[in-house]
Amino acid sequence: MLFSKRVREAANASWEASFTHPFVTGIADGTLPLDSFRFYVLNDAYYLSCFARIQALGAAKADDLPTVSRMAAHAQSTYEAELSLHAKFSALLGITEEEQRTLRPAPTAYAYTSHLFRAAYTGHLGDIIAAILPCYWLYYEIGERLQGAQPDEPIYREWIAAYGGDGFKQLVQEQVDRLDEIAEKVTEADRERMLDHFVTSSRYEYQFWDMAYRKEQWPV
Ligand SMILES: Cc1ncc(C[n+]2csc(CCO)c2C)c(N)n1
Repeated sequence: MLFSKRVREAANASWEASFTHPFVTGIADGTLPLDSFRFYVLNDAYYLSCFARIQALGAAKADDLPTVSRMAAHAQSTYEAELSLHAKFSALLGITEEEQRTLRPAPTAYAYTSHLFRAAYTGHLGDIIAAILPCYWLYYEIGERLQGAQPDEPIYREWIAAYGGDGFKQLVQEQVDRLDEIAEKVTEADRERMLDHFVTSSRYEYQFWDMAYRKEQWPV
């Protein structure tokens, strides 16, 4: 069985829980309160600024120059595609640069990015791809499921449009293929650790929706 299929199956419960989370279904039917979405945008901008650094660490840990270049291009595309989407949302939601700059990330945003940094700093490129792949792949599957949904809220329509396109599909497939190539070459112990990273990131993806939906705060 392809390694990508194995990890996808191992994480399936978290993925199914994401598909039916009220944050996700609320984007599709327009019932998600805008203040939850605003909370998501603020914490997601923090997440993405970490994510681009982790992709760049992947570039630094790659074995060959073409992969260095591709991972660096992925970091660049996070900056361009994701953050420009956020710039649009921030303007529509009245999020100021000052508010974004002084944001203290919510516990789940902090924990998820810390998990990614841990995988990236302690592991090799395979660990990094395994840890970051749910971010790409889950959003792609959600984008596909939400195609055709017509929420009244234009911001939610924009969000749906961003993740369903063919350009995004190619980026996801490239990372899936990279995961499978690396998994063929490494040891079973490496594969077990990579699987664990994928499952943990999938769990955090679910928690991220829940964090935003509930506007999670530090208890003290
Ligand atoms: C919590 C969270 N998880 C995944 C994404 C989506 N995402 C982040 S980076 C990237 C790949 C390059 O664009 C994708 C698809 C998000 N925005 N927030």
